[in-house]
Amino acid sequence: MGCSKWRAVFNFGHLKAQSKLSVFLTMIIIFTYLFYCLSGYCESLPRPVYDQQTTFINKILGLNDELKQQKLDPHKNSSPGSVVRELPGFDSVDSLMQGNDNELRPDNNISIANNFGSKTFPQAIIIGVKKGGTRALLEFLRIHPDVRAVGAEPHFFDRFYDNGLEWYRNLMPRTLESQITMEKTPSYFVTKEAPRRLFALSRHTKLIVVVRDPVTRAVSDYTQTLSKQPGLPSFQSLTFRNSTTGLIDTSWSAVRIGIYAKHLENWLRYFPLSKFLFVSGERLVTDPAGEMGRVQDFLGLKRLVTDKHFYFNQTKGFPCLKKPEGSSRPRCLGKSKGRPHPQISPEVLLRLREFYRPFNMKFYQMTGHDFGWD
Ligand SMILES: Nc1ncnc2c1ncn2[C@@H]1O[C@H](COP(=O)(O)OS(=O)(=O)O)[C@@H](OP(=O)(O)O)[C@H]1O
Repeated sequence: MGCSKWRAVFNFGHLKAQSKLSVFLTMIIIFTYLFYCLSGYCESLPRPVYDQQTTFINKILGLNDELKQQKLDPHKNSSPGSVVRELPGFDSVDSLMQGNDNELRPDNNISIANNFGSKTFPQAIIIGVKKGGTRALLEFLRIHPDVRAVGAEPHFFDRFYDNGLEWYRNLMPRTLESQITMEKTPSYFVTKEAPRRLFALSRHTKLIVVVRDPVTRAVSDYTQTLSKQPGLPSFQSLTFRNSTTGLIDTSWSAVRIGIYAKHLENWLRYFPLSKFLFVSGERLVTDPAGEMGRVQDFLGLKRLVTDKHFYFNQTKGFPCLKKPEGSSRPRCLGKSKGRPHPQISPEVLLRLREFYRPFNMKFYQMTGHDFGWD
């Protein structure tokens, strides 16, 4: 009975041989596809590209530091890779932030579906410095159609090196031949092993360092820590090892990170100066288009990010992005960027400025660029 039913379904006797063949082939294709999907491979098939660049979708500014900490802290059995898996769209971490209307956040109703291209190791990395303006630079770069970048900080060359190169490559977005892959992890600049590890992977990687007056950078760093630990001792007490002698505590990371010449020396043992671009964190705020021009030249990109992309937001006190393509509103960085700094005694700041002066001079000499911090 069952057999005769099937015979009826597959009874092609009335069809010509040619038609039979095409029906047969069609069925083979359908069965193969069904088998493929049931085996779980459908997800890896190329999907339509709703937004070829996906840069707009990926715009995440000011990743919530606490959330980042929580997601990326290896001691909590997490990793950047797990962020990718846990959240719909790697870059949408910021969508969990509380924020004002102008915060840059992804449009969650559009899915990221760029499965074309391949995942490659970054050709350019923003290696530092913490609180220099690295997030702003990355997000401004992501407007460029030939740039694709990881939203969160991978921390591969400092925290997750043991996860292996394939783990790192897998974090990268897919890129087409014409596009470059980028990531930013500001702690690489001050990580002793980072240059050696990166050099072992590729000596051709372009390195971008966003630098900012080390004194304001230290205050910014302190402000960030204070926002997470309200009971933190004062800036003054952390700055000095001995307040009577005025000896600066260089073991405090907020101070140590600002000794740029020392960290750069470590990098120059592996990479020539020509591989570096030093971006002024100050100019990134006062003249974002100008600084972006230099960055695009360095990366060999057409100068497509220009002054028409920026406007100065008076409330935020920083440049923000005018309506990016496909978006209905302007976008500023999140609340964790551009926090008001606490008042620090002018004497403390002066002492710190004196401390940094020789290191700054050395840094200007090494880079051939006077950043005007003194
Ligand atoms: N356009 C724009 N909008 C907001 N903020 C801007 C912008 N450009 C540069 N900056 C400065 O970036 C500082 C934060 O630096 P980072 O992004 O490198 O910080 S982090 O290391 O990733 O935490 C941040 O430091 P604070 O002002 O101390 O919060 C800003 O001064």
